[in-house]
Amino acid sequence: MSFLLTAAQMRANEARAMNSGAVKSIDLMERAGQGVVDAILSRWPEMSGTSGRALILCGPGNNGGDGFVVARLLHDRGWNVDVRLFGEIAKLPPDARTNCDRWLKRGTIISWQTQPKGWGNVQLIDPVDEHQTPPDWSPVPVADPWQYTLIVDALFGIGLSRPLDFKEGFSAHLPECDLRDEPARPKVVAIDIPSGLNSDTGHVPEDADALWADLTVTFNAMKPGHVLADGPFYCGHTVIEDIGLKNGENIARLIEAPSFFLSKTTGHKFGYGHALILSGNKGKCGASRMSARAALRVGAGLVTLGCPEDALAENAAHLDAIMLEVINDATSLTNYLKDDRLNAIGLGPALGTSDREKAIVATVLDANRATVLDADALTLIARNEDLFARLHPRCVLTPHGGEFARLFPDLAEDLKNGASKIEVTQQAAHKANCSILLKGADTVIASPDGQTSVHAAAYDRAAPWLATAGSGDVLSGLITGCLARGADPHQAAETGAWLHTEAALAFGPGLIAEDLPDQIPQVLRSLGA
Ligand SMILES: NC(=O)C1=CN([C@@H]2O[C@H](COP(=O)(O)OP(=O)(O)OC[C@H]3O[C@@H](n4cnc5c(N)ncnc54)[C@H](OP(=O)(O)O)[C@@H]3O)[C@@H](O)[C@H]2O)[C@@H](O)CC1
Ligand SMILES: Nc1ncnc2c1ncn2[C@@H]1O[C@H](COP(=O)(O)OP(=O)(O)O)[C@@H](O)[C@H]1O
Ligand SMILES: [K+]
Repeated sequence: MSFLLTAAQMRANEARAMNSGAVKSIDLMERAGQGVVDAILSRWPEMSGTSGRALILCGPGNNGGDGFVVARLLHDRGWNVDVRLFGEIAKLPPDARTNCDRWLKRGTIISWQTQPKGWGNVQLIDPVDEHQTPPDWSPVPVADPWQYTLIVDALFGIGLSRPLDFKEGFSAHLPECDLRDEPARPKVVAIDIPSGLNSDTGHVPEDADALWADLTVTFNAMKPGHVLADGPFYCGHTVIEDIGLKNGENIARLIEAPSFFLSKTTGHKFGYGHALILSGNKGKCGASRMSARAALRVGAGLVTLGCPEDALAENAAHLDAIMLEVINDATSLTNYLKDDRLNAIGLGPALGTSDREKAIVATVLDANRATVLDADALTLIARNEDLFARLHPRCVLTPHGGEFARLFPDLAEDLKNGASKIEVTQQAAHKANCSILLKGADTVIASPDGQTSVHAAAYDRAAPWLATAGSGDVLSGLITGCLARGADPHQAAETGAWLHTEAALAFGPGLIAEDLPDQIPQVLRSLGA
């Protein structure tokens, strides 16, 4: 199992190792630099056969120190290496200074500004429009990045303490980002995290600079910034190099497999639970049918779709294995829920937001069953404090960003202003007293007991075809199905999120929401379920 560590947690790990005398910090820096070189050569084996030309951009802290190690190791392999330092040698922290001195025995350092200020033939960089009057600062003269085989970003790592200022011209040292797919350009490698990207949030402020990379090499564990928000875009591909630090506290676990056992072994269908999915009115039942199908596919023993009488014929025309029950209002729902074998309820997709549905949501919450609330159910909860107050720890809320903003406007504002998606989801779970799954390519799940997980549909799990109408309805059904089977709310949300992406990856391009439930058998087979 993998965990995500904040910058503070990573520093605590380092401090613990130092205090125990297990390792010296200079050795950690050597391992970090060696790890970066190993990762580069493993990603591009052709670079190990021959030496090339490298530009190492070093910053004023220990990230820069790692950069000096990489410069030395590449030089020792016969590479032609240029090193540029943003900062002053005299102010480097001790280990970075030691490695700077070691480098200076082999080569020189080009300071950040080597030429008189002025425009000259300096390359203009975003967001400066070349047709505009030049601003009153002088851009940094840069060498043509295209002359290098490799560019290493060792400017700022987990010590980034403020947004990167465009006027320092950091990104002018890299080829333009929109030429990222051009095969002949230099490869760009970020040490620990691309400079400018916040390692705790994955956020780059709109008016700030950030470097991008083909490969990001981090140490011991991924940081939230590698998987949240803009992180995967800037990181390119992220690998972890073990530098021998023991992990202590973490902020979240990374979902890499289902946390709930999905095989069926022995037993009766009721042993796998009975899920009730509530449908909206005639003509608006497709969403709940997809949800119900997902619940059945993930292995709930029985699934019933509860719908108003006027929607019965439409639903009956589409359903076979899924049972139908007329549920016109809160009273009929109360009667139906007398059957306590109904152990999981899913509602919200195209449910409606009138008084009828409001009463239905209240009845569901008062029934105290394992419950997934999505879409219209979330809108109703956001509008009605009395519904919000009824939420309990057996509920899972599955908002997308807009629904989250309606439910938790203050937290959504914090998120917009750069707060960590992990922290705002944790706060939401605490406020609502139930599990929250905040959707996105970076899905965060937090529960009131403090459990927190991230599912990243990123890197080799990027699943952009999930951005299709109704895919969230299927997710709510997958979670409801897992709840019916006996998963706890956090496990069900984790497992649903993982299966959802896995089904999308198994189907591939052209995916529409209807395809997702029918992809689940293949995913279950691949798990040996
Ligand atoms: N276990 C570990 O932790 C290990 C860590 N290791 C490595 O150390 C890295 C962390 O090193 P670090 O703590 O020295 O911070 P780092 O990222 O170099 O930046 C700090 C410097 O940048 C400056 N600065 C910040 N923002 C700025 C801005 N916007 N614009 C301009 N300047 C800015 C800041 O200035 P200040 O805020 O003090 O004014 C300070 O001078 C880590 O990422 C990894 O690579 C490995 O060697 C082995 C194990
Ligand atoms: N680019 C993407 N990459 C990965 N997952 C995505 C992406 N876009 C959307 N999703 C996922 O698809 C689902 C969409 O849900 P939602 O917005 O509620 O859609 P709908 O209401 O149409 O069902 C969420 O689970 C979300 O995490
Ligand atoms: K960096």
